[in-house]
Amino acid sequence: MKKILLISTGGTIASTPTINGLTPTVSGSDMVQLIPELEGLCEIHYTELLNLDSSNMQPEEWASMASAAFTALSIFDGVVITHGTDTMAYSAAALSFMLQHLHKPVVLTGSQLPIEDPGTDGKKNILDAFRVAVDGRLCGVYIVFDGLIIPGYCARKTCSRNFHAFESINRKPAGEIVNDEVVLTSEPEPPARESLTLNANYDPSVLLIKLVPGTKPELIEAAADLGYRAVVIEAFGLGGIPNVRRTLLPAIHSLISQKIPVVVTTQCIHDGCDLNVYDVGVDASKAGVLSAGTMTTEAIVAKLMWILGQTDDFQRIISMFYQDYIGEINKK
Ligand SMILES: NC(=O)C[C@H](N)C(=O)O
Repeated sequence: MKKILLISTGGTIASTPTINGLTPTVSGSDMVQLIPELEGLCEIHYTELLNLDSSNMQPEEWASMASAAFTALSIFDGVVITHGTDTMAYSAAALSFMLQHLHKPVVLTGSQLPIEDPGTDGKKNILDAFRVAVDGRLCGVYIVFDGLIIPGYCARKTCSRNFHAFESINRKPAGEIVNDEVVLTSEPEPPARESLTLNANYDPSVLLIKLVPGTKPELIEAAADLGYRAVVIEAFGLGGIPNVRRTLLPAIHSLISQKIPVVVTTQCIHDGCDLNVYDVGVDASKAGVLSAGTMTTEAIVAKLMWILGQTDDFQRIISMFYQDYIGEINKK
């Protein structure tokens, strides 16, 4: 029988009502006790790593999760991580960069209602996550939620209450759970030839700015004074950056000349950005911005924090940003 480690980190799934609102309190083993269908599926072991609302998850916690999963994978056949939904897409992206060449599944899940709530989605999500971990055909980091299996580098939380909380952005989901069976979208990639690596270094000095019509250029310039080492701009449509009146281009140019990379992505959920279509994109390209293509904001931020943890060489940061590590750039 396969051995799977459940790493619990908190989130709504583990929460109970308090006078201060929902707070994570329930342990991994107590959650599993509530799911009799897990009996006989695999041998379950437990690590209570954290008990946080995921709004409190920061890059330090990504590194703790990565190192706990890395240690576990030399012993266990897979890892299930229960996690709050609010920042799960960031954690999944970060773990995808920190843990490379996975030969086994690392599956994140959570819920919109606490596991002890009679209408909870948590029991089904945990059961489905274990099904994917036991199945073992998918090697890598995945989010399993409401029957969808989403690669960790392209997930986004798109609903704050609906059970169908996550979407696979610009990529097909890796599969689904249909009638209790794991059904994959396509033939899984063969496991990597290299051995699993843990590289949990990071630098959180990445600023994300969402443009509104009329954004002041001074906001962009302030990034350097505040010590940010990279800036991500969620621009309009295909990646349009204003180039008249409150033009942002001189401020962007100034950051780049200080060796602070500026990455442009889109505020649209689907289809990514393309800076070659409109002059508001072409001018941004000429100012030296990097284009995020079809990567999600969550993946861009996690990737940049991870890259900044490896190097401070500007050219190397750029080449690492455009390198495809796990399928985040080239559709796999
Ligand atoms: N559904 C959830 O898990 C939301 C919760 N606030 C969290 O992210 O921890």
